Amino acid sequence: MGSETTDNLPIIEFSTLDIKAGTPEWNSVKSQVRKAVEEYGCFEALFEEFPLQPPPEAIVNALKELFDLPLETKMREVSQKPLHGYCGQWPEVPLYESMGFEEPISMHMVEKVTNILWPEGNPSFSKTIHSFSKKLSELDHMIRRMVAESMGLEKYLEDLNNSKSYLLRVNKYEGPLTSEKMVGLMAHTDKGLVTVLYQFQVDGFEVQTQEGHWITANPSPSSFLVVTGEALRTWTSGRVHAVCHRVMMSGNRTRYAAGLFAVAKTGCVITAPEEQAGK
Ligand SMILES: O=C(O)CCC(=O)C(=O)O
Ligand SMILES: [Fe+2]
Repeated sequence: MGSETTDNLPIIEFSTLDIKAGTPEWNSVKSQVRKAVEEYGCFEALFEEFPLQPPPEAIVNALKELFDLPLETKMREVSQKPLHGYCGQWPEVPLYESMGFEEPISMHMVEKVTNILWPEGNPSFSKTIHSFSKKLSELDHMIRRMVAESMGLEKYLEDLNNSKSYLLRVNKYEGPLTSEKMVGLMAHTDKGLVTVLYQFQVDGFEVQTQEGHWITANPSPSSFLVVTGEALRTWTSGRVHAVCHRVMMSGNRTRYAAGLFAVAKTGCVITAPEEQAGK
């Protein structure tokens, strides 16, 4: 395990979530994205016109409302599928709790979970989760397209888009009440294509460089963290780095974060299209 350094994550400036493909801005951002995903497998996407609507305060309030529910209520949403539904109360990571929402771009799918947690309904919660997920998916879409174009794989992009589904995970980490760092979430790589993450103010997300050093991300409130996963490494024949990352916590502040995971649809296996095509 490597030591700490003063290395920083690449920061890529985006004007909006609506950069038009083929414009000079698109091409400039695209080449920075390519470099960042090859070298780090992670970067901070900083927005001039911050696209979060509802605003972060409204989202974090919705997350507090969710995690403040009694444990037995949250446990109604435990899933057989790994990392779906409610996760928490794990002895190895006692600070961690999370809730997953499958296909959160569909209001109907979000409402299914909301109605289990609040049988009397909670339309404003569903609306917040749904519109937040839609924003995150716009960035995911743009990143995947930029990666495909910059690696000459655009003719395979539609197939890839048809093979993916989304999972939103919202996470809560208690402050450990120590000045020493404690593991919030153990080191891992994401198994999917791309993860777009937003952290609500409290730092703790760390990524490991290819040299083995750990870097702490401290994104601005107008930034998302973009993480590339193993399925994208496979799809690009190893050109994209699947970065090892973890959450480390200290102090007494509770950390909230939310990530949209673009993963392989059930029954779909993501392989390298170029290799299949016999290149
Ligand atoms: O909560 C975070 O900041 C990161 C979570 C994460 O890496 C994951 O759920 O895969
Ligand atoms: Fe992760």
